[in-house]
This record gives sequence, C-alpha cells and structure tokens, in this order.
Amino acid sequence: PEEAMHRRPQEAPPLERGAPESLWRRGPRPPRSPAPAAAAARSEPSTSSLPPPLENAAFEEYYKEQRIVHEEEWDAFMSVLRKPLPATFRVNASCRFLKDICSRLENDFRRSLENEVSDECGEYALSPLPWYPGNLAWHLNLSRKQLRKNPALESFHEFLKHESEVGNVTRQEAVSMVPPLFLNVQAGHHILDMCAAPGSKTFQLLEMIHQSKEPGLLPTALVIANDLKVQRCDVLIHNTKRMCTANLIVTNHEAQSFPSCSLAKDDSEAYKDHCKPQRLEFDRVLCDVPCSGDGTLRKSHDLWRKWSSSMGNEFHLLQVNIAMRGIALLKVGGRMVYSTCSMNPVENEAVVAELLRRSGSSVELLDVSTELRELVRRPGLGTWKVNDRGSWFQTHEDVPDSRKNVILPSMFPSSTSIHESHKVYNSFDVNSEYNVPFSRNFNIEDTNNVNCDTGGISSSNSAQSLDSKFPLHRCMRIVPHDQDGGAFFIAVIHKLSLLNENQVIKVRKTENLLSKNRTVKLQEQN
Ligand SMILES: C[S@@+](CC[C@H](N)C(=O)[O-])C[C@H]1O[C@@H](n2cnc3c(N)ncnc32)[C@H](O)[C@@H]1O
Repeated sequence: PEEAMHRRPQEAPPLERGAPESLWRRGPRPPRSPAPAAAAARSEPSTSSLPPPLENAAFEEYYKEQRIVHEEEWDAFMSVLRKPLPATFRVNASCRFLKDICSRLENDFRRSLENEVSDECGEYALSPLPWYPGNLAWHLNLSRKQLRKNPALESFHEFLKHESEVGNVTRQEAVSMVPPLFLNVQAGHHILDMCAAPGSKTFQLLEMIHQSKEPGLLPTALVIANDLKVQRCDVLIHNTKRMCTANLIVTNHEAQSFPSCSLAKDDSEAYKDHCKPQRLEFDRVLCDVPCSGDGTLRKSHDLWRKWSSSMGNEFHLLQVNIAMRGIALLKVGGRMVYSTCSMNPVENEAVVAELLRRSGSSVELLDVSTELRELVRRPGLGTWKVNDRGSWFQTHEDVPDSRKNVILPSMFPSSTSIHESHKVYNSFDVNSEYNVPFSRNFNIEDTNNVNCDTGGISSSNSAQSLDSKFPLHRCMRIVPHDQDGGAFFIAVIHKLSLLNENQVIKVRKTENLLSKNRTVKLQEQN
C-alpha cells in the first residue's frame, strides 16, 4: 500500500501531493483510455474512460465509527473530500528576488484577479494562506471554467511556471507545508529528514537554513534527506537541485535503521588512535512517514477505490520504528516532528502514544498551541478503535488469538499496552507526568461529542479506562473542510534526556515474548 499511496511520477514537476493538473497545465490531456468508438467496436463498455466514483462505504463507516468529526459536520467533510484541491504554492523565502516576487503577486496578479471570485465558495481567486509566515504561501481557487476564460491567468501561469523552474516558487499542497514550520529551525542546525522524497519539505528546510544565514555567508547548517527508494531519491535530488545548495546530503537507507554517523574536523583526526569521533546528532528531525495517505483523497482519486481499514494497521509498526529511530538520533533538547497525510488514529495518535510509552520521561509531547495560531487544527483524539477484517476492537484482549500478532497492543489507546508499559517502566508514572491542561485552537464548544481528548472529561460513550492517558490532544489533526485543503496529522516531540536503551529493548523483548507465546498457543490449538 505504501507504494500505492506514494508513487509519484518521475516526470512530475517539482511538487509533492500536487495541485490539480488542470490548474497548472494548459492544453488537452493525453488520452488515457481507448476511444469510446474503439471500445464499442469490441462490444466493451467504455467504463475505463469514466472518472472513478468518489465513494467508499468502508471509508465512511470507519471514520464515522472513529468519530473523526462531529456528526453534524459529516456531510461537509465528505463533500469537501470530493472536491478538487485549490492549487497552492510557496515563495522561496531565501531567494534573491523575494521582494519582487511578493510584489508581483500582491500588486499585479492579486489585483488583476480581484474581480474573479471562486464560483463555489465565494473566496478570492488568489490569496495568501493566512497562517503561513510572511504571506509567502498562496492559494489559487478557481474553477476550470474560470481558468479558461480569464486572460490575466495566462501571464500568471507563465510566471508560476518560470519561477518554479528556477526555484523561486514551489508548488506544494498547503497542509504539507505545515510540518517543517513546527520544527522551529535555527541557523546552524543539523536536520534529518528521514523519509524525504519527493522532497517538498526538504526544499522548505533548505529555504529555512539559507534564509537564516548572515548576509554574504554560506549557512553552517546541514540537511540530511533520506529515502528508502533509490528512484525516489533521484526525484528528491532533481527537485532540490533548484535550491543550489551545498548544505544537503541525500542518503538511501531504511529510516528505522538509519546509521549513526560520526563528525570529524578532518580525516586525519578521525583516524587517530586516541581520537574518539563525535557522534552526529540532529537538532531537528522530520519524520514524515510512509502512510495510507487518505488525507490526499481530494487528489488521489484511485484511493477511493483502494482504501481499506487494513492499510493503516499495516503501516503502524513501521511508523513506530522509524519515529523511535528518529528520537534516538535527536539531540537532547532537540525537536522532532512526526507527521502523516493520513487521518487514521492507528497511524497517528497510536504511534505517538507508543513513542511516549517507549521513551518514558526522555521525551515530551509539546503543546504548540501558541505557534501558527491562524492555522485551524483539531486536537488529537484521546480514544479510538481498531478495525480488523470488519470487526471492531477496543482493547487488545478482545482481538482473537489468531490475529494478535497482526493487531498489536500498541495500536490501542489504553489499557493493556499502558499497563504493560507500567510493568516495564517502574519509574515512569504516566498519570502524574502527563495529566496536563487541555489546550488547542479549536473551540471546545464546537467539538462537543467529537472524538477528542477532553482533558480528563470522558467522552460520552467510551469508558474512561479506554482513553489514552497521554496528552494526545497536543497532537494536531488538520481536516479538509476547515481550510479547504487536504488532511494532515502533526505531533511535535521534544527530547529531554538520552533514551534509556534498556527501556526500548525491554519493550521489544516484551513484544517478542508476546508473539512467541501467541505462536506457541496457536501451535497448541492446531
Ligand atoms: C509521505 S512520503 C514523504 C514525503 C516527503 N517528506 C515530502 O514532503 O516530499 C513517504 C516516503 O517514505 C519513503 N519510505 C517508505 N518506507 C521507508 C523507510 N522504511 N525508510 C525511509 N523511507 C521510507 C517512501 O519512499 C516515501 O518517499
């Protein structure tokens, strides 16, 4: 499924989760299916030329059950998911022509498109995204019909095409711009982008380190951008080349076993007998993991047909392992952002809870409610369920033995895994350390009855004991109908002290023991 979710064509322009093609490319599309006449001649129905239906009953059942949004919002949520995404782009904050580009956008294009109001939502055709610092990110909200008839758009289109080619502008989905912003990158930082291809967030990180340099000096910062797939590393290199940077290294590893690197002033020093090379630790880690990708449904039309609840379950452990490696490589005092373009709590809150469980008091989940205040986001969920082959489970104990090695304790919000963790981490008191005030920018009144951590107030139909004890409301879920975009999940983790390797190993041992016991039981049953 990862392949399915994240395949991006090599020839695609340098953008991730891009804008609808119609908004950026002119001219007729190449035919994608046999002409209807040819199909008719073979007596076949020409269904392949029809757009895929934007329906999936299992998807609706799943997210209704998870109470991802308020019941009354359901129709708005689904209706926005079926609409094309507005095109969005970002001006390169470190480019030489920043002032000129901003002025053209503000004074030329915005004005010439002023009278052009989006057909459907009545918004201005071209406007900056209010939450992006410095008015550097913009969205274009026009229907195809409007695009065709407006001559001002021709020159705007040419402008965007040219500025994108030279690296002054990057087309990128709005929600995908969010995770790097929460990294709070500073001059001189060492940054690891663990799952980086096709590189739109890497590009953003590069902009940040080049922007914060002293005039006339090259930045001392470093970005290591990693991806598992070599072909996708090619796309990453192609896309980041536009930045003309000397501060980027692209690597090709499994992120979950990303190697420890050494720093040395020069080779001779590194190889001196008594010289212990310094370990490279990262001030910032971006962990934008592979996921089921259902936050991209507005542009991934195929996904409507392919989506199933098992996709999220399949990614969960890989996501935990990648993020744990990220925490291990992070400097004490450093920040890691965990993000997915999925709405699924099993890939999101469950992963974050497991990171907190495994890392104990070495990390904290940051409350970033005062950062990017204009960005509308919802608090992470405090409780959720796990679906396996059509059955719903609230605790791991409810899962049939035959499935217990696929449906893991860490996928559940509470009970078993937390108690298990208590057994493993005697010194780690989840109740005292994580019982913190509720904070978010989404009005609590508006989320009444919505599945969210209510800061100690149990939601109406779930028992208190089934809620997570971690402050998962500090996570952020961006849903499509709040800002007419895609969906994204973001959590910001702060490292307080070195990981106790024993704790991590102990948890792994417990898991292995569990699955061994299961295997023995299964063998006995057979
Ligand atoms: C969500 S995409 C990343 C998008 C990227 N951060 C961006 O903004 O352009 C996830 C990426 O993870 C890569 N990937 C999958 N499994 C991986 C693994 N085990 N280690 C590292 N990368 C992996 C995929 O090839 C894919 O490019």
